[in-house]
Amino acid sequence: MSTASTAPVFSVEGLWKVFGPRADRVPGDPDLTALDPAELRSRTGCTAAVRDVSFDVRKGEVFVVMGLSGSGKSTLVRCLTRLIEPTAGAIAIDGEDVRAMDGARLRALRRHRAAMVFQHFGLLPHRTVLDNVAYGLEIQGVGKAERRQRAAEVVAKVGLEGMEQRRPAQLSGGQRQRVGLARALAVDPEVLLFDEPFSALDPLIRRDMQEEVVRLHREEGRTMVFITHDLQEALKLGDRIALMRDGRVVQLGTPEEIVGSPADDYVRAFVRDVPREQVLTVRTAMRPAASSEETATGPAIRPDATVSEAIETVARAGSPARIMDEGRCLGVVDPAALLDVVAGATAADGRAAGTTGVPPFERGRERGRAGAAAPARRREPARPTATTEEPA
Ligand SMILES: Nc1ncnc2c1ncn2[C@@H]1O[C@H](COP(=O)(O)OP(=O)(O)OP(=O)(O)O)[C@@H](O)[C@H]1O
Repeated sequence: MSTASTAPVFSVEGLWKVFGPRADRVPGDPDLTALDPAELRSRTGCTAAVRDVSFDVRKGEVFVVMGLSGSGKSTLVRCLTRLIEPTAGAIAIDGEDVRAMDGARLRALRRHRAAMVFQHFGLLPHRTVLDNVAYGLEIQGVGKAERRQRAAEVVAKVGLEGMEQRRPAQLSGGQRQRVGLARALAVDPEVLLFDEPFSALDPLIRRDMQEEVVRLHREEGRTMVFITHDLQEALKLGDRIALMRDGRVVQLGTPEEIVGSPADDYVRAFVRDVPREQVLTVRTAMRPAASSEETATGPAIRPDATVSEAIETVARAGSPARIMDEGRCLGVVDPAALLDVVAGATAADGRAAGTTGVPPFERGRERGRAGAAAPARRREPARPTATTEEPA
């Protein structure tokens, strides 16, 4: 993989955002940073919305920031383009120091490089769909003919063809959200930042919009940062997920890592109701082939197939399945190991996959995959799994 494709788009190091009086004394004072949020508030009157957060957003990935209400998601993502001014830490976009940017550079960043799609779409009521979409280009000073043409292209791309001349009041919530999305896409930004864009939509429209995002990502490979408090949405959309609690990132990993190897009891409680077999891949349940016969016979499945798909294959064939990667047999899955995953036994006892749920030699590959420009295949839990209430 070339350096260009692996260089992060955003790189965040030791980021803090503290609200309140004399906020800047907090990050550097170990006595204060050791306090829990309630103690910090009562001692100083400050809220640490983002606490010492570090991560990279890789080119071409969908990076999801997930957490309960008040965990710091919006503050974190707004800090990326300094819509909220960070208190401490470093942020770079394509290696350029965001905290050192002057006003003009910042405006260019927000307009051209990292466009935000909001939950409340901020559409202009008296303008048509086409003119709303063209608005971002107008601000950039793009000429009328060109901006109308580009707007028409993205309007078609988000499935609003034929509605160009309507006004926002003549659209459904989902259609309005598509206009918001089209407006952000029209400026062709390097990164799209989504702040809970679909949380006001009803479940079916929300699902349509999620699929729209998946489709756009698959077609364009555009880097996306997506805030949500909905676990199911995070698992569906994210190549990697940063799970936040009280301003900290408590775990950053692929959906498979988060579900298969929760970092602590909080994450474990968060993902408790997820159907593991629909998120974890067969690598979780794989063992080495016991004989050359096992390497050569049995149905073949891809390494990124889910456990649920493997169960179907194994049940139909009545024999263990081989996990094949470019003609090479990586290992074998049998019914017992697959059922262990469903039962939640794998991560707990390490029987089939080591103690972490994803074999160590596969974890590096998983990261590589998430960082690649080609989007990952999506997993979609079939039953509702969102755990949006505070876990016990
Ligand atoms: N301007 C502000 N002044 C003081 N405290 C703030 C401010 N903005 C946010 N906070 C606090 O920072 C914390 C994180 O808020 P933030 O909005 O980032 O959370 P969130 O995870 O995005 O929540 P939600 O899902 O409800 O939008 C909360 O405790 C919030 O009350």
